Amino acid sequence: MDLAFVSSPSRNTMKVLASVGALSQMLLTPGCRGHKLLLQLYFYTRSGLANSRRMASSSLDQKSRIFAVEPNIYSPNPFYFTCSRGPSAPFMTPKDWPMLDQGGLAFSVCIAKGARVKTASLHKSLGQELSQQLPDSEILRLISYSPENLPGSLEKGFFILPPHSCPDAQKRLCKVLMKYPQGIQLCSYSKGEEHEIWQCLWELNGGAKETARSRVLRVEEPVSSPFVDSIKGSAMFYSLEDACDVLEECSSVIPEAKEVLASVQPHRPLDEGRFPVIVIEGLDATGKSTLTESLRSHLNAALLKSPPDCISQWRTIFDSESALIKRAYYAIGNYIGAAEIAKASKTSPVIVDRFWHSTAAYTIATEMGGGIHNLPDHHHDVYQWPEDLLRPDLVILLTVSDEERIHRIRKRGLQETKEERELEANSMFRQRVEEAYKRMENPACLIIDASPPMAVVLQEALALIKKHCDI
Ligand SMILES: Nc1ncnc2c1ncn2[C@@H]1O[C@H](COP(=O)(O)OP(=O)(O)OP(=O)(O)O)[C@@H](O)[C@H]1O
Ligand SMILES: Nc1ccn([C@H]2C[C@H](O)[C@@H](COP(=O)(O)O)O2)c(=O)n1
Repeated sequence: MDLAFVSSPSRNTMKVLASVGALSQMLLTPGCRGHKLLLQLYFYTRSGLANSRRMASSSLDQKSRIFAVEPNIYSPNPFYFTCSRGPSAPFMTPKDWPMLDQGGLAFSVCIAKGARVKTASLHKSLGQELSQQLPDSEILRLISYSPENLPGSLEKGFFILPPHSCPDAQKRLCKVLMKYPQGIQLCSYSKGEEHEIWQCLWELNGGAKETARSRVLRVEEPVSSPFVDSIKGSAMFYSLEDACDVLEECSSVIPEAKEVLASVQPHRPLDEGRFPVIVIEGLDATGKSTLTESLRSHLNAALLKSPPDCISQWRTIFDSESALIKRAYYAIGNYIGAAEIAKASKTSPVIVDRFWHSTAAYTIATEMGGGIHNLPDHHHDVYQWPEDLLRPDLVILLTVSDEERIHRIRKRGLQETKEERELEANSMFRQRVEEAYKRMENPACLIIDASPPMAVVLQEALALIKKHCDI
């Protein structure tokens, strides 16, 4: 399927063009009104169509891309679409696309693939700016890709749904995007008279100019989710080298990255030591610190955490970076922690507060939207332990009800992190994190219901340790 453009516009086409084009004219010529605007629109539409033909053989002369939008209030599953004029193609109607059912416009913003760290940082800052400039709009994650070359062609971006009460959304959006002259593709989506959906491509060179348009087609959900491919290429690291590459790439702009890299041990311990290594995992305020401290004193064990103390001073810096850099920091933290664990396990059992499973579960839950049915299937690669990372003997996952966990967060009274606030506000995110933990393999998590009093939770943990570890 090739991207196609309208060559001889029907009356309806002209109307759609006019309604969308009007916005651009208003942008380009502030103060323009009435007949003058109509005349301008007419000439503009003609030249826009000529441009469309030119565009068809230039920047858009590529195999048709598929757009995927993360699950949202209108759609519990990601939805997929493309653009074409194939004669038998099933065009999308606002019924298929409920966000346009009431009219109005939607927008996609795609960031062209470039250097990994730069592109991820651009994605992050653009996302933040869009949220600031369009506070009432729904800003969803979008990826676009060519089905023939999914990982290689994958580009990230946003799908923006302004409220009907925000007629200047496009103007505000363009104002943000004009600051990024290259590598950003803006498309708008509107309903046509026959209930078809039109995609209009905009050029943002000094002003907003519509350059091409095509009908939107429905695409079936692919067997392998591009969102999962996107995780593997952008925020999950299954080897130390992979994560170090990212911090090396960003070390010229984030000097702390050099400090983190300097803490990495050249020799990677995998199964050194004699005493068992027990990891305690769970959502915030499920009682990990409380239990790890009790286990430490009961087992006369060493207590370690990931990220380890030697790099935790830079944690807030990396937390504020793109997902790529943030998760590279946590991934490396696990490897630096592993060296400490291996050393400590030569002399005593080791209890670890969070390890690889946290890194993986939070990343998967953050990158995949919607309900737990959108998570990668059980036994998927993403749930496997990295081969070059020290493997614990036992991983215990603490679970408590949402109400109890939130009660504990409030009772604890410490300052809540952004993520804790999100976890508190977003029950679906909490469920995705917990379910991702439960799907981890080799080693899998053994679950303890941590709702009962602390002494009961401790006894259960000790019983599991006795059963599974040589203590
Ligand atoms: N079994 C329990 N019953 C009741 N309260 C508990 C229990 N375990 C821990 N708490 C209380 O819940 C709060 C959170 O516990 P804790 O700090 O151990 O959780 P955490 O999982 O380490 O949190 P975070 O990951 O955010 O650091 C604390 O105030 C703690 O005293
Ligand atoms: N090994 C680790 C430890 C922590 N994280 C991330 C996961 C969450 O984003 C956050 C939770 O940590 P807390 O606030 O409870 O200290 O840190 C990780 O990715 N890997």
